[in-house]
Amino acid sequence: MAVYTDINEVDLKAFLRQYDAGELMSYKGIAEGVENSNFLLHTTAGSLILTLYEKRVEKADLPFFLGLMHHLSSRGVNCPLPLPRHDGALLGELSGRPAALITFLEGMWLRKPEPAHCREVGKALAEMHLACDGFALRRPNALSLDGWQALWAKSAGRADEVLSGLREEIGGELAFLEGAWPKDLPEGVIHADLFPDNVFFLGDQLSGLIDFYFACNDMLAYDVSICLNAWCFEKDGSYNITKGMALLDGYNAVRPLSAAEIAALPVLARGSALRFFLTRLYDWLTTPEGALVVKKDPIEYLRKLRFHRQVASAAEYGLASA
Ligand SMILES: Nc1ncnc2c1ncn2[C@@H]1O[C@H](COP(=O)(O)OP(=O)(O)O)[C@@H](O)[C@H]1O
Ligand SMILES: N[C@@H](CCOP(=O)(O)O)C(=O)O
Repeated sequence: MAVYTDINEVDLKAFLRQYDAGELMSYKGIAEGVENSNFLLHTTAGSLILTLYEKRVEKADLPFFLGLMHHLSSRGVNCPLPLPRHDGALLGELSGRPAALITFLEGMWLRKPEPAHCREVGKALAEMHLACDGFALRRPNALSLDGWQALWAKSAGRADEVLSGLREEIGGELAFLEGAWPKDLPEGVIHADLFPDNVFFLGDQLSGLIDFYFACNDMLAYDVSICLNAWCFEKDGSYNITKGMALLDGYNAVRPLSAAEIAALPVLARGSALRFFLTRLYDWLTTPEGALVVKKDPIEYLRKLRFHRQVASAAEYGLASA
């Protein structure tokens, strides 16, 4: 359960008085997510999500994330909206953390996505990429090559405790990516964490996207590679080409990938697998025992990384034209 910071009712009621959000009826911590503390509130005005921003979220980046949700919503993307306080601010403070109240999005995330859902996700990702056009703020990706090096430096010394030989393998992978990372692909604002738990469905219909707290400016095709990693592998570690084909078809139907983006997919997928491996490894080694969060397995992403290493071309992901 991702609740790192506790709140008490007295402080919460005082916090709510700064908004036009009704009277508090009940609240509870949400047993999902790993980055921030989230609470579901019921007030006389309806349901709301309260988010307290934790370790990986820089306060200076919050205007980018909250502004992006407003921008996307105004362009027809169904995503939560931060509520303004009486003084107009979107951000407040609770229990010593930056905090925001955001609208509750109906739907639930899929534990077992099928190819048809992957197609919807591909479409929604491309629509989001197009809708981000014109968003005025910029945020460089703190978790790209430089960030990976810094993160790895914090874990490398203990990596072999998790799996023997890891230190050498990841060191080699980073060196490869330093040389092979694409430079001239189309860029824009990317979600950067569009995993199944951040996409809501009502029945088979995609109902909205949440969790924009890794969003940043980077290569659009990198976001596609993140989705291939997050949506198209089975529990046994195998890549499901039917899901990959559906996701890529869905994306291409809205924003066709260029030949250069297609050619770069295997390297981008290696990079995105490494990125999630590294954050998971760091959390694995540093999250204190007994913390109210379910730690995610870094080895799942090592396996994905190894898969991408032997991919010769994007055709192996299900791209008919590659
Ligand atoms: N706007 C929202 N509407 C409905 N549920 C939400 C909303 N935001 C978050 N949640 C719930 O909280 C969980 C964790 O949210 P998330 O933003 O993914 O947290 P984290 O940033 O910690 O990963 C989600 O899986 C969902 O159940
Ligand atoms: N998706 C990341 C972890 C970030 O958590 P989220 O709950 O914000 O999606 C991973 O799986 O490593």
